[in-house]
Amino acid sequence: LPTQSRQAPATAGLSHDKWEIDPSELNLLEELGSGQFGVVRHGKLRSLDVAVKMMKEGTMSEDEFIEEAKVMTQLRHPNLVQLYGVCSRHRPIYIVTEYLLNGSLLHYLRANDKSLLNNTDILIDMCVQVCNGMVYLERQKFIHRDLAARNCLVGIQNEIKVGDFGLARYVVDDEYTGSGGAKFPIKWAAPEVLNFMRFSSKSDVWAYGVLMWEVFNCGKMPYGRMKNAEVVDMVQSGRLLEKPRYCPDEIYNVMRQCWIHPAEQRPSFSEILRSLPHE
Ligand SMILES: CNC(=O)Nc1cc(-c2cccc(-n3cnc4cc(C(C)(C)C)ccc4c3=O)c2C)cn(C)c1=O
Repeated sequence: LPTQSRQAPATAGLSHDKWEIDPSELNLLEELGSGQFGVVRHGKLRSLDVAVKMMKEGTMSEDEFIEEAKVMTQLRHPNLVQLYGVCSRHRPIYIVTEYLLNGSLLHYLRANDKSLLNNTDILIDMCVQVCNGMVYLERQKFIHRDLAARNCLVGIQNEIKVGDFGLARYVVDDEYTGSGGAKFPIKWAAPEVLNFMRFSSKSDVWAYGVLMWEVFNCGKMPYGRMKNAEVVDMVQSGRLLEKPRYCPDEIYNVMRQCWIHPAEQRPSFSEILRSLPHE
């Protein structure tokens, strides 16, 4: 048998609660930006590049999250941003994840729109990678709740990973959690989410259709500058986002499948993957 690679697994040596990370082993580097929970910094966990979310007090239901972190560290897929663990023995708590070099997919699409616009192969490949990650989450019966290009990350060689899956459940901010709130992602929300807050893998499929539209429009805002109330009317009345200029018909047909009103009639992520051209 070939000798096992000497390289210990990335998360080897984490303390006895394997999801608990010893902060003395973390070196914090530059700030990457800030998200719903506050500042996120680049860091090193021994020699491993990591991103560290420093949870601003009062932004998260921390105890519930720490309980769930044990489940989330078990989720492992090449198209998911890996959760390495948490530092929960001090405040603010830290969430330590895999680090991706090229930041959010939304930023990447906008920064590279010239070279991406009519390169449908690259755009299709990005959608396939996100779909692969979502097929895995669907199989694990894990609902993302805020799938969008802004919540995906880009690594080296255009590798795309889905991030922050499931974290929406722990946000303490009525503006984000209530469907009437200014931060609620109305433009990615399925009708049953707008009307009843009914989240499912099929509501993730609706959001995935909007993400595909974002990719083929290189990061344009869906529904332009329409107000949330106008978007709700448009969605409820069955009007859809129109086909992006450089989008092949068969790809737009996949988007339209994602936007079928009855959730159970939408395809699953594994059906979507089969309908996308992939190796
Ligand atoms: C240059 N490379 C990089 O910048 N790489 C990276 C940047 C970020 C990063 C930086 C700042 C803010 C956020 N961010 C953004 N949106 C969020 C949304 C939510 C929900 C709950 C609303 C979904 C929760 C947390 C966040 C959040 O932490 C991220 C992901 C994370 N990772 C892993 C990187 O590799």
